[in-house]
Amino acid sequence: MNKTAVCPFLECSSSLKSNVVPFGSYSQQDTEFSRFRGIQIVFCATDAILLRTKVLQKMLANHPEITLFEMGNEYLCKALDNEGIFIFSTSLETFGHMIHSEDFKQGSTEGELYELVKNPFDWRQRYLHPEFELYLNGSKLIKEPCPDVYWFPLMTERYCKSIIREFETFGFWGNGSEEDPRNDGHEPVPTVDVYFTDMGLHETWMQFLRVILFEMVQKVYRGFSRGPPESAHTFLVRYQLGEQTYLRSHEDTAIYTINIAMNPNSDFTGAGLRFSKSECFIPETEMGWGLLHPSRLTHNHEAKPIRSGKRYVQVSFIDNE
Ligand SMILES: O=C(O)CCC(=O)C(=O)O
Ligand SMILES: [Fe+2]
Repeated sequence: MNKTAVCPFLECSSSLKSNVVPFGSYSQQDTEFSRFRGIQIVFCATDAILLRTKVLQKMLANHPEITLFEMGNEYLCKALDNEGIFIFSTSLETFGHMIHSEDFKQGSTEGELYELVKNPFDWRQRYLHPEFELYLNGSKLIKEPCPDVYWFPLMTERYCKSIIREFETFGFWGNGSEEDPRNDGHEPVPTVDVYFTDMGLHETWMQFLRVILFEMVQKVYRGFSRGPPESAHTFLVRYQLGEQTYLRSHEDTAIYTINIAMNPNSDFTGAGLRFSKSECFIPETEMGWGLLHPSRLTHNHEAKPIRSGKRYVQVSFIDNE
């Protein structure tokens, strides 16, 4: 493109916003324009404009009252307009997309974990297992290691590592005793854990359960008439020697449970999940894979002791009220 001012066309994954203001529009929201593919002259562009140096130099010379650093998008667009210079926006190639960066969690190396509601596209790319969709659409067969217990890839390794890092940095683990002051009856047998509510991740994970996991719930428990989850208690459990090594037999206070293995089997020995009624034992699972099982009445279970290392699982008791 031999033009004086060019910019990429960037859409926002979760709204109709883009980085350009088309002619005849006063905002960055224009559905018609969003569907446009090609090169278009735009009224204004934000964040990424490529200008010929001589034009920029001329503009700065004409407006000595302002430095390049102070020059906002609106100012720049108006100045270009005054000079009779058009801004050409192209969507002929994919240049990426815009994100909502307001309220991004500060002070954490894992801030992206909190972004599912605001930047769902990026969140899914980073954290949802790439094969989940294949199991959901039937291209791959969902495993059923015990009756009504379903097993499938759910989260990426990146998710598991980020959660562990974030929770270990937080560092306030429940002591796993009956006297745990945080436990208001949500956990029938307390574990050494950190609650998602205490990390500010409850709403993010509720969104995950409602929008992503619920599709799988509807698929494997066909005819389940209840809608998306209304409540859930979610927590990260840690097993290690000298702390908690196993979980005695219990039923979860929930209609159903998702239990995600968060670290590789090579990190520990022992463990395994046993469902009492069906006398069915799952000796090992896989990092990022989820075990989805009914809770109340039928699926009493226990976690066998680890003999070495550390084991982490992320558990949600779904519709636990
Ligand atoms: O360790 C496990 O895999 C089971 C955890 C569990 O059953 C629970 O937290 O309720
Ligand atoms: Fe449980």
